[in-house]
Amino acid sequence: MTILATEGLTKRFPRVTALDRLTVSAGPGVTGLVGANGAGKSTLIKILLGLLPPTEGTATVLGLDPATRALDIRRSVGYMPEHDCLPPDVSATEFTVHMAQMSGLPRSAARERAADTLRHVGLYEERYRPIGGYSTGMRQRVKLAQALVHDPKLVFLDEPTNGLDPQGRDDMLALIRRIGTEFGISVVVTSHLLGELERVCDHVIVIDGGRLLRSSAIGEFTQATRTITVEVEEGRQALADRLTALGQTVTAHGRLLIVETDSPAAFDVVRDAVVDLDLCLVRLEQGRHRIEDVFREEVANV
Ligand SMILES: Nc1ncnc2c1ncn2[C@@H]1O[C@H](COP(=O)(O)OP(=O)(O)OP(=O)(O)O)[C@@H](O)[C@H]1O
Repeated sequence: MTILATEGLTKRFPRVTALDRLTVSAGPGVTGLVGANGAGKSTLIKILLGLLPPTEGTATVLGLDPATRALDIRRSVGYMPEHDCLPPDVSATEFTVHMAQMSGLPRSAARERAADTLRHVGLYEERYRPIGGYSTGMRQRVKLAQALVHDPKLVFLDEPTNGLDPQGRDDMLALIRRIGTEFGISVVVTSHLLGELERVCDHVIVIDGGRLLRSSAIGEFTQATRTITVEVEEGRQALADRLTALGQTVTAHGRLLIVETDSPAAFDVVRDAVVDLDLCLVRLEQGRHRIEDVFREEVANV
């Protein structure tokens, strides 16, 4: 099943081409839309919601054309915009109930759905206070709640971790993962931080300067490499020397040692060396490509 698809999608503003013949598709689950600031992520979402007309090309969302079926799309799709757009004088409850009613729910159902949704996103007693006094994390949660309150099939989350501290970021990422898994709602989430999407996405679309760089399942980005990553508490140099003496090719990467190998037997060699040197092992794992590395290589090749 295809959740969204574009074909030759182009958006030209007077001074800049925000999307340049973008052809891409995504299925159900959590899809990351990644690109530097100005890559065209928000423009793509706005076109998919029918808020902006494309200059050329076509798009479908849940099988519907945003150019002609924008209202039907918005009935089944939630949108968490990037920028702050919340009224300061009303409470999260009042705002979310209002948004639920705007989507067509009767008042009593809207109240019930709003209460459930605010609880799901982690807003409790504070939901009765005016939004103007909320922290950035709480505001992001309200924006998320209003995107979910009408029980959509798909949500677009534009930079949901923006402005959050590390804990807030982790909480938001965990919530996004739950939306995709427990709630069964497909998610398209944008970020300029590749590393954070690695943790929550099933599929990643990378765009740069409005063009498609890559669209792949997350597993293809993070394939196993022919390396083993080792971390010890102390004695990193001694371990590197020992492994080198044993014929391994070892490089240091901050606190980590990267051992190049094709053979699973190298795990045993590392383990035995750690035991011989009486070191405390923190980590011993198969090296994997990081999504950042793939992105860096592909941008360099453009
Ligand atoms: N309404 C507009 N008028 C003119 N140019 C625009 C408009 N909206 C976006 N742009 C330009 O289009 C390009 C893509 O912008 P867009 O907001 O889609 O990028 P983005 O990937 O979402 O980045 P960011 O995270 O910084 O918003 C940028 O160069 C931006 O300046």
